[in-house]
Amino acid sequence: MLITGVTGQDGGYLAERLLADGDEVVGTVRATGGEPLAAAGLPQLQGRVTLLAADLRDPASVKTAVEMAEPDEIYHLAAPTFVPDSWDDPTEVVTAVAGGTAAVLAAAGRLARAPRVLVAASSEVFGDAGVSPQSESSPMRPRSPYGVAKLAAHGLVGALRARHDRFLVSAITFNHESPRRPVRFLPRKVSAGVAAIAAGRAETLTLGDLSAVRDWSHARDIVDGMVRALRHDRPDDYVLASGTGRTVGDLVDAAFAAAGVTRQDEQGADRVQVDPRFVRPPERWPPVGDPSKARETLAWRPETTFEELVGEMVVADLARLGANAPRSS
Ligand SMILES: C[C@H]1O[C@H](OP(=O)(O)OP(=O)(O)OC[C@H]2O[C@@H](n3cnc4c(=O)[nH]c(N)nc43)[C@H](O)[C@@H]2O)[C@@H](O)[C@@H](O)C1=O
Repeated sequence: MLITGVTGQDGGYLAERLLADGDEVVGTVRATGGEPLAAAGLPQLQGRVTLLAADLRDPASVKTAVEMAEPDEIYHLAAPTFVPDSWDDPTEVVTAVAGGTAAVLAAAGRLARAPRVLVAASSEVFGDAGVSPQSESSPMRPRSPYGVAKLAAHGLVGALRARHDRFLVSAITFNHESPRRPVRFLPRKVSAGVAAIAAGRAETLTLGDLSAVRDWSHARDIVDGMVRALRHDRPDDYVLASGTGRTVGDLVDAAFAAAGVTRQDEQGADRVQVDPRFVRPPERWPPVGDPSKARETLAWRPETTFEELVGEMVVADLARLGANAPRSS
């Protein structure tokens, strides 16, 4: 099995899952020098995953990696993933996401035995969908360069599948998190920030729009949906989401509850502050997924609740700070 982006959040969980199933795992990283798995906080995968270098912006390197791995399955997860960055450098994100997906699909199609390929799309493809929750058949009108690039990747899967009758799957994944998520993304920023407050290392947490809505799942559950989709008897596209929308404020409150501290300080002031620098334009159609198809066709459902996810993240961040979790969590 080949995982592009094996050192990312999803790549790590997927590698662990496939290894536990007894599969051989090859993973791509941008450069194989140093210890990429240890540097990514995945020392447990060292020596168990074969690493190959591939740069999404260099189709020849992608082709070489695919040829060397000769996999039965490819999970194409590698991508730049922080949405605001895509406004600063649209060329980079379109080249890496759309061009990189085209390179993976083309290289896979040239192998003597064409592997099954899953491409990670994103709820960002929906944008101004005009409907919420969104399913596989909802209109896709992305509002960010990242969403446009992911829509191209999603479209490539559908076009090549129809034309060449190949086993290609697009996983339209909604937000998914874990203690391994980098701190730039909201849930980890919140869990790390609230843990720092609970440990007495910080007084406040500064965020953007507290009313923004997202559909959050655990990354482990999302990669389970990917495996089910790629091992099903027919190739198709699937929304992978919890189906429940929650606000940023809900997530913040869940994190404070998990840390066993109140959101108000002793003077009654809110420990959460808003900085316009982190506020994005509001969404008319909140990105909330309708996972009915994955539920019915793949018998997939997230195992981890929202409260369990936030609790796991807060406990992990408290441990990183050498602080204890409250007894109830
Ligand atoms: C499905 C999709 O999911 C992710 O993209 P994202 O939704 O942009 O993720 P995020 O965690 O950066 O923002 C979540 C929400 O939280 C709001 N928010 C408020 N205050 C802060 C704040 O202070 N920081 C951040 N980062 N967000 C904030 C922010 O405005 C947004 O409404 C990626 O995996 C992406 O690759 C992907 O495909």
